[in-house]
Amino acid sequence: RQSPYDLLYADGVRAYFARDWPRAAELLQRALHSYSQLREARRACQGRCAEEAGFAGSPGPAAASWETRFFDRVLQRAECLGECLGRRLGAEPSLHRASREIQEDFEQREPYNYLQVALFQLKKLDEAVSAAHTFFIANPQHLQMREDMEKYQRMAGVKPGSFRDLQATPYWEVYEAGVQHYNVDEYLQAAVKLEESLKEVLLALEDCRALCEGLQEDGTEEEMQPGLYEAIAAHYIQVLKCRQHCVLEIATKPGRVSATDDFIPAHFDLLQFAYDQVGNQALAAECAASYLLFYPADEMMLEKMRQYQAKLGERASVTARENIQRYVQRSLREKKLIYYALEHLGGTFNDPDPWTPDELVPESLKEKHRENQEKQRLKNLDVGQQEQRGPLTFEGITITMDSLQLNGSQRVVFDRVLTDSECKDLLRLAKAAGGTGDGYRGRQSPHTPHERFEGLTVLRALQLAQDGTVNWRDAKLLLHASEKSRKIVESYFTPGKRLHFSFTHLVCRTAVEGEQDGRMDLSHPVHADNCLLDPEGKECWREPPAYMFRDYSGILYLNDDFQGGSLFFTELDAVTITAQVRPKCGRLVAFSSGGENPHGVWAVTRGRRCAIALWYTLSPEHAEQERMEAEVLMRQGDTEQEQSYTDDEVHVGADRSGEASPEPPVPKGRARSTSQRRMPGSESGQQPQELQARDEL
Ligand SMILES: O=C(O)CCC(=O)C(=O)O
Ligand SMILES: [Fe+3]
Repeated sequence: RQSPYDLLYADGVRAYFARDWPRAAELLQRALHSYSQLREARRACQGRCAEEAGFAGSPGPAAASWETRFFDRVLQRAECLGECLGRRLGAEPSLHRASREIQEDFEQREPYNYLQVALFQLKKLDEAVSAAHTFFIANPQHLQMREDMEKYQRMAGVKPGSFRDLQATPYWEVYEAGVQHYNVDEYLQAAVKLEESLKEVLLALEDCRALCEGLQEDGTEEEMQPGLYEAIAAHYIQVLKCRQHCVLEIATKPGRVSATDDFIPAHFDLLQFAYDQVGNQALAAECAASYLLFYPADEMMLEKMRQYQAKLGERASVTARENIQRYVQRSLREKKLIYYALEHLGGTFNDPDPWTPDELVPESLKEKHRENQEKQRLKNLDVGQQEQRGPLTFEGITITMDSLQLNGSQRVVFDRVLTDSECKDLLRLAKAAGGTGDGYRGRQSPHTPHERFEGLTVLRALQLAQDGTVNWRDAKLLLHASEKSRKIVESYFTPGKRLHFSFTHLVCRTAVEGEQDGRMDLSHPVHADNCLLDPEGKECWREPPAYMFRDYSGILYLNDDFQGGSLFFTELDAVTITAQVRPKCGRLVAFSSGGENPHGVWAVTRGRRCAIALWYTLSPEHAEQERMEAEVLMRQGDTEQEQSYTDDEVHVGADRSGEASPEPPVPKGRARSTSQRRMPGSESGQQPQELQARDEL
């Protein structure tokens, strides 16, 4: 028989303040145990009663009204729950209803904080450390505990194995292991881990939802008691909202404030690519179809689906996973009910899912819905900015300077992103395109009369390649280099979240000869990339015409044989310089696009300065359309080229860094077409895909 956890906790804390350590430790441990028993019992009973009430229940006379039938079921279920819980807990379930504050304390792992002190006083070092660690995981900003943890780490007699998380959510470890494998192109291991994490995530989600039903928010101090139906409706909607919220709960790592966006769809995004890479097209297609349940209009995924259909043949019907279909349908049903209630009964709802289709939201709530989504996105971004950096995806790349060395926040300089020969090829591309005059004329710079300014987009580059004006491989290299940069920036700044292209161009600034004496202006005046800089007000306005949706900026430099032209960062006043970056081949500078990073470019006073300028967004609806067109062109072109290519185009595998190769290994980004044909012997040395497809059928 369990005592209620809130009473045990209260007694434990009392003993703690009385410095009665043995009693405090014992009571706190019992409180934690009771709490987890209660949750376990709720889960189990919820599950059992959902099943039972579904099958039992006499059908009743056919004439019984829906009301009778409905209440029959409801009462049965309530009875079942009460009985089940009572039996498991050995007490009236209502005894186990704790106040909101206490519940929150347990959710925040607060009892472990008291417990670790008590255990430490009792000289139970190993247990004290694991209690402290368990608390710290969920409260990384807790300064006192940070100090304590450091002390524990230095203490003789503390084993590394003592730093255990007693409330570990195992799927996070598995998920992160999966993403790590994915990032280093170990797709087989990635798929195994991600499947495992997906399974655990879905289970955890059901657990979380089961706990919603028992929940009755008290403390609505309304004078008027609502009527039966209002009360039922209000409670039901509350349960629905709680269930919907579970997705965020599951996707929030302990100790983090914000959830990983689109956690479940992200699994399919990753799995699709991983399966594709290991040659399992059937599973890749199934994952693509599952992803499309969330984003039915996602062009990239639709295109992949078409390719899979074509490869696998019409007969092989590709369908989404059944459990995910059910998941999405159930979620949509719940959302519909909630939105209906909002419209007619009022209230608020923060939809946790970015994928909720627009049609589902009633007209009158759309504006608010969009505002909420945007707010959520910005909040995530803010939180993301405080978080530590993710692991780097590519070997051979170095981090030359981080935010600290660059005297600001969300800034980084990478080197060796491109090889010298790649820079040469890209410069040749810029030059060749510059010669065409059409669409890419050396115009006067929009920023200064002393420079010419040329910009070439990826789509334009491929179009020029198609009609033979520029080298096909150089144009492809532009796509690859920008994708490689995207992956680097994503893994560094937004690990686990997808970063989309917003705009990319290859841009050269050339000093106009004879117009440089006494020049006072800049090549690019100080600005921020996603807001309007107001140096007087020391503010940055996130409003049109700024590209508000741009979240990260990157500039990949191609050369250094020019005078002037360094990039510099300033404070919001636009004059206090905080850091400078000298361009050179293969150097990528990246930073968040907001008011925290005003920047400009010194005048280019001799020669020509070329770079690939890149902007990224976290919001899929602002992803660049041109990019996808360019990728389609690239694939088409590849197919044509393949037929006419000769031996010298085939480079032998194993060269992952691309150092020695004239053509870099194809970056394996998610955006890349998955059906792109490979030449025998290229890259990873796999078989051509035609063969793989046949093997599978
Ligand atoms: O080329 C550079 O170094 C910076 C360019 C830039 O800030 C921009 O185009 O927004
Ligand atoms: Fe800029």
